[in-house]
Amino acid sequence: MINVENITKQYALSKKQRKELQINSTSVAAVNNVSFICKPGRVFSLLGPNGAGKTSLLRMVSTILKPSSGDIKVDGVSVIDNPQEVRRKIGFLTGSTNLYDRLTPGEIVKYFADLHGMERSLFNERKENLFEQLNINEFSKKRIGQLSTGMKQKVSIARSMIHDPSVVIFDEPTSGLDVITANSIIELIRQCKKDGKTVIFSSHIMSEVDLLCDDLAIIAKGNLIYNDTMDAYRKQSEGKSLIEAFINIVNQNN
Ligand SMILES: Nc1ncnc2c1ncn2[C@@H]1O[C@H](COP(=O)(O)OP(=O)(O)OP(=O)(O)O)[C@@H](O)[C@H]1O
Repeated sequence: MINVENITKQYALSKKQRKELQINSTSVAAVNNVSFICKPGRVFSLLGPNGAGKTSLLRMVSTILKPSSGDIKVDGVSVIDNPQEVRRKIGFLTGSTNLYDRLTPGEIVKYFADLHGMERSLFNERKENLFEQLNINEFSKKRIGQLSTGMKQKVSIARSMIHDPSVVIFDEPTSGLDVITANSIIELIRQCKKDGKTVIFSSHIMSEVDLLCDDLAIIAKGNLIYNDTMDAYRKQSEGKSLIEAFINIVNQNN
């Protein structure tokens, strides 16, 4: 379960940034007083135009970024009071993989399992399942530096899921991937849902949202402008495509 409670994020702007953006203000508001709930066993999708604040929000849920105000509880644990405990509960995946080029996929997941203090037998079982599910075995002994973007993305997923987190956060997980690799990630998200995990993901790909998501929130310019179930969203689309409905909601709130 994720409870986002009145979250605001303001980035301080340097002199150089103010000059580049041609503004006098010393900070920019990326997220404004946003609240929503993501439930276990359901997939929650975060949508919004470029620069809406999606990545900032997901980074605050995953404790990489500190909120300016408000709080987020992950399975009841506050990201402000106990970020370390929150980190144990979550798996976070972004488009930029940032893996060490000189290690193999096997070595990388072992390294992260050790950071989480996983027992060897549990680690072996989990690794076997993930590597099979994501088809990593065929390149598990190659160094990361020799792998393609999609292969790296799969390793990155295995790394963020190795400790069996109850909450998984995907920031544009399929961006730039071929349909086969993207599909294996979609299957993994489905499996997470079946396993009763809380899943939140951001995407610009409406067909993916349509396939996966149970609940959705739309943010624009840092504000929450829509939050309901996918069924309610489809109903209110009144025969329009999901993309048209999205554009209408964003334009109405501009
Ligand atoms: N480190 C930073 N310093 C200053 N402003 C930032 C910083 N990071 C993000 N922003 C600003 O905060 C706002 C929200 O950015 P964010 O990356 O969260 O949006 P997004 O919805 O993820 O966008 P996209 O879909 O393009 O990835 C934007 O106006 C962006 O310029």
